[in-house]
Amino acid sequence: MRVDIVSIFPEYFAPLDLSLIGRARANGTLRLAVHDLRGWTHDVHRTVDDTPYGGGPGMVMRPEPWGEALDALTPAELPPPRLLVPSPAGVPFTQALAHELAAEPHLLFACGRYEGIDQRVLDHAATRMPVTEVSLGDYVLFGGEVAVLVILEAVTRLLPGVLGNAGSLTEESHAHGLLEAPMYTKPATWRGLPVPEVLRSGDHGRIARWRRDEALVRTGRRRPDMLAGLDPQSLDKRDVAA
Ligand SMILES: CC(C)N1CCN(Cc2ccc(Cn3ccc4ccc(-c5n[nH]c(N)c5C#N)cc43)cc2)CC1
Repeated sequence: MRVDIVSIFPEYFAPLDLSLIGRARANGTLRLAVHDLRGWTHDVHRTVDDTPYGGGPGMVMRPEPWGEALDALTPAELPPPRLLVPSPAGVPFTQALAHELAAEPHLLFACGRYEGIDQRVLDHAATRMPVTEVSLGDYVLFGGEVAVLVILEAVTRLLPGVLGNAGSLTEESHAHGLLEAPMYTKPATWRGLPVPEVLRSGDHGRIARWRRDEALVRTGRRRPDMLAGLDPQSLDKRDVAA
């Protein structure tokens, strides 16, 4: 997968040299490039923002640098990328969308700042590539960089070979519609607190049932909305009794 990121704070993406994303870049699974939007400005102050038409607080990112940046990163001889634009007004970023994006050969992220990017940038881009405005949630950040880090981590871990133990992917909560059960490791007792006996029983049937029950209880308490969306077919009669 090829990923291009455009931002006025390219240094925000230094963490992408670390850990599993860093390894994915080193082995070629992920080909990532970060670009400074100011590289497409032509004035001495390298201006990227201006006052909003119609008034209102803050500043808006000018269309010209963005237009030149997106042109430079979408050469006509290559298939167009999918453009992702983090925004408070975006569609929710979900595990389902992460899976969708993990199947894309080329992602292009536009990181806005100030009050956002001139709408014409997105409208013009949509004439030549798929554009998705995406939001991490109902809170307001300073810009899109943090969202890109989150999205990239969620997508990269779905790429083949990135997660050593593929089981981690199939077992994780949002894959089965429930929150994951509590996890434990050694020692068997820590500060007087024991690991639940069932997890040390070696009885894999009991363990699976215990984890399922714990996941249902935890989901019901913390995310009843997820239970509402659960496919009834995925519940067996014992779940209903639980
Ligand atoms: C009603 C009320 C909820 N409204 C809210 C937004 N207000 C305007 C306004 C204010 C600040 C920013 C800062 N900013 C610039 C680019 C940018 C990209 C992503 C995000 C972002 N914030 N939260 C997320 N989940 C995001 C994502 N993904 C924020 C960004 C952008 C936009 C207007 C009021």
